[in-house]
Amino acid sequence: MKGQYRAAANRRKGLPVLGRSPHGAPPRMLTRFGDLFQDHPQPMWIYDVDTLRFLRVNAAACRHYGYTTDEFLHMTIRDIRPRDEHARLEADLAATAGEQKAPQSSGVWTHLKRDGTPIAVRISSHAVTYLGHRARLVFALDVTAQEATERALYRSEQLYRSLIDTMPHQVYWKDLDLQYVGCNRVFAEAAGLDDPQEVVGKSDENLIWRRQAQRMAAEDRIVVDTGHPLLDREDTLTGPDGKQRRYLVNKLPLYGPEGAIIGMLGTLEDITSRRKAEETLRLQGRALDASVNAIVITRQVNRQDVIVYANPAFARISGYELAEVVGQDCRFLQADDRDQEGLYLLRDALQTNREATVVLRNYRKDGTLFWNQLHIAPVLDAGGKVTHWVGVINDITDTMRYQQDLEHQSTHDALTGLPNRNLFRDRLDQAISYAARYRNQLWVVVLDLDNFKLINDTLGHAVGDSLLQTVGERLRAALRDSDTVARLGGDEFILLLLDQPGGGLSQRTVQTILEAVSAPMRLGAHDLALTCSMGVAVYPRDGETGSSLFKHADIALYRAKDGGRNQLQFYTEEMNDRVTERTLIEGHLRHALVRNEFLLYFQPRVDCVSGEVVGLEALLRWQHPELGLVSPVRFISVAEETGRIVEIGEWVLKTACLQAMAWQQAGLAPVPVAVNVSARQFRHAAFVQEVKDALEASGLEPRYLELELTESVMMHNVDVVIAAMSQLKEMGICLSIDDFGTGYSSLNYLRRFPIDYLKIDQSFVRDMLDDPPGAAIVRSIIALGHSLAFRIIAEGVETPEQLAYLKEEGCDEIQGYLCSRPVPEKEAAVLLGSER
Ligand SMILES: Nc1nc2c(ncn2[C@@H]2O[C@H](COP(=O)(O)O[C@H]3[C@@H](O)[C@H](n4cnc5c(=O)[nH]c(N)nc54)O[C@@H]3COP(=O)(O)O)[C@@H](O)[C@H]2O)c(=O)[nH]1
Repeated sequence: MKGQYRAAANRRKGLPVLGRSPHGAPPRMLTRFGDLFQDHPQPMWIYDVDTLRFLRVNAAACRHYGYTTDEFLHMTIRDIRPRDEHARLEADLAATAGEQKAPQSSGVWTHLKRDGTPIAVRISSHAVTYLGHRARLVFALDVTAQEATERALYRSEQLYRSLIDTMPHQVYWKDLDLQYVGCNRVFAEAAGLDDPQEVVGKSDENLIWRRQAQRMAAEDRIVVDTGHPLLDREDTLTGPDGKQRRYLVNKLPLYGPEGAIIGMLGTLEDITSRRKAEETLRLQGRALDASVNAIVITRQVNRQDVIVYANPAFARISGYELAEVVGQDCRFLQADDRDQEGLYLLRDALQTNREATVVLRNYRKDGTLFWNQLHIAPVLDAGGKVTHWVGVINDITDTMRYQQDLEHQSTHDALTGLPNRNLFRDRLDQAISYAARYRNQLWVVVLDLDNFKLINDTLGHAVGDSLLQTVGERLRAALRDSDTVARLGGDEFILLLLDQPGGGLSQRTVQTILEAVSAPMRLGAHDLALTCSMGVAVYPRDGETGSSLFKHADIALYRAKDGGRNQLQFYTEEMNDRVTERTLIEGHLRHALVRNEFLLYFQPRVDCVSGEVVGLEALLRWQHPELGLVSPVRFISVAEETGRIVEIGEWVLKTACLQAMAWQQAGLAPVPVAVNVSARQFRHAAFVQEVKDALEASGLEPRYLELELTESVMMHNVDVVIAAMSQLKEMGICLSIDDFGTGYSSLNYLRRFPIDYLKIDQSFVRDMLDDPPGAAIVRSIIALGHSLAFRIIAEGVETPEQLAYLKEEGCDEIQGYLCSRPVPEKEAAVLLGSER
């Protein structure tokens, strides 16, 4: 009854009652249950809730776990669990203890088989009373395989999710209604969503690019309707920041297991940065292409900097095409010209990874030189290591040429190409340093062409220039390379001669120089023969500095010229005295006029036939309180050089006119007075006016004034000279050419000038009786002068023999000591008085 009651109670509680009947024999129902239990394919057991010992196990449990029934019955339910599950078991037991609950599942547990193999088991149990024990009937469903599948599935899903999420591009997929089914994290972020799940069920109209939704949907529709993918299309869409961004869009149809299209998969790759970078690269590439400078990029390969890129300007500048130079070391640009300072600097910069700018001599493909102002800069990788070098080639050939031209111009004479004064001084200073160290001598020779000015004035500047060029070339060819020939200006050259063989300036060297100058030369239609004067100063005897050698050679040159030209003069101490005197004269001359120190002497001119005085030449004298009566020979040239001759000449003109007038007023024979006019004075713009003023001031009739001009007066600005002469002639003044024969005027040329007299220079008269060629010259001048209707006056006639010869040759007048020396005004008056 008690058992029936308990069974009934258990049934009411929903708990099965297991075990024997109170009488010990299993009821029929229990036997049936026992069979069911024993034969059930699923492992089952009953354990004692208090002791946790197995009270009964079925065959499936024994099979599955590998234990025998007997072994089970000696074990507790702890023994089939790994240690790390024990705590969970205790907790679960504590939670279910005391309660006779309905059947319940307690989840999946890890059990161990007899051989230690773990299995996943889903446990469900009922509280039962078994053979008087508080017990639980346990159903153990092995879910190991299912768990593994689920785990694998889970892992695969996770993997797929993380794959999609780690993709840098936006990925999304839609159903056939074009509603989003899913997306990756990048897409969610772009759409402004916190979680990819939020996209599910949305359409483009619900997302931030809603304005472009229609267009996008239209595209999507085509893909799902036609099944044609849309690949690699670029589009501009609104980005997560609301700004327009550039995307590479791909849309593909999604197929279900049955092969039907179930939606579409889209990817959006944000290519904004890439396109910008490409644009930047394109611009930079264009800049490289358009650059006027050549740009070369090199990379180090086997310790050589080989070219990996060169822009079009490189081909233009160097003549090499890109294909010819790629893979080559830039070194080929220097050809064999390796000893360059720029290359050393370049090497240093390359070794120390520095930027540098150097100037190199490079050679084009055709071998011509170009100057390369090269700037190099290293290119570093992310780790700061130099991977490449960029070289910017600036062709500065024109600039260098210009600089060289400027340098050449500043150191060379433009006409002859010879070194100029500056360069000569440099070389002289260097030569002096060298000579001082090795106790050598050196020679400075200043060379001046005789009568060059006349040639220049008569034959024109073009001929004069050619002459100077020819002389320059000849001098350069005549001397050794170690010597220097320079042009100082005008017709003045200067030579620096080093280490003369034999220790002195040899006759041979002098001869070579003289021949270089005097060898006949044909310039255009003109055959010319030149001579030159030379002044020499020797280091260290005549000076230890460039300046002193210069100065002393110059002094020697003046002496050579004074001595009758075509000479070479070595500098001597005495010459310096002359310079000192010149300086002295120049100083005193400044005050001579205001101190009234000038006076005029007069020398008569006598008619060869009648012997009468037919004129007087006014000759300037300077009565200096300390120097005494100074000859014009000492001061006229100084006055001409300093320009003081203009005011002095004006004084002579006025004084001579006043004197002539005074003599006439005194009743003396009225004869013309001749006044010497220097070239500088005649060229003075106011000269004709000064003559008028002198005549007016004195009241002298113009026919009593004669002007003596030297040949050089007439050789400069011929037309201006003729005009001035014509004015003077119109006034009634007589004109004569003084010192005729010493200059370079041809008789043919003289025809153009309104001249009355030719005065044969006294040097011809002096020598004519001893020198047949001199006599021939005098004869020719007289004959030709007459043929041009000039009257001929012979100067410096000192002897009756000279007079006789001149008379015989038909000379018209003479002047000279034979008749009278130049005399002061009072004595001249006596001469005129005797004429009366
Ligand atoms: N521009 C000016 N030049 C002038 C002026 N006064 C003179 N001069 C020039 O100075 C040079 C020297 O002149 P000077 O010392 O007066 O010599 C003159 C005569 O004294 C000299 N002479 C005359 N006869 C003889 C002679 O028989 N033998 C000889 N040995 N000398 C003689 O000749 C000079 C005259 O030369 P020129 O003028 O060529 O007729 C001289 O060149 C003067 O021209 C002046 O005011 N202005």
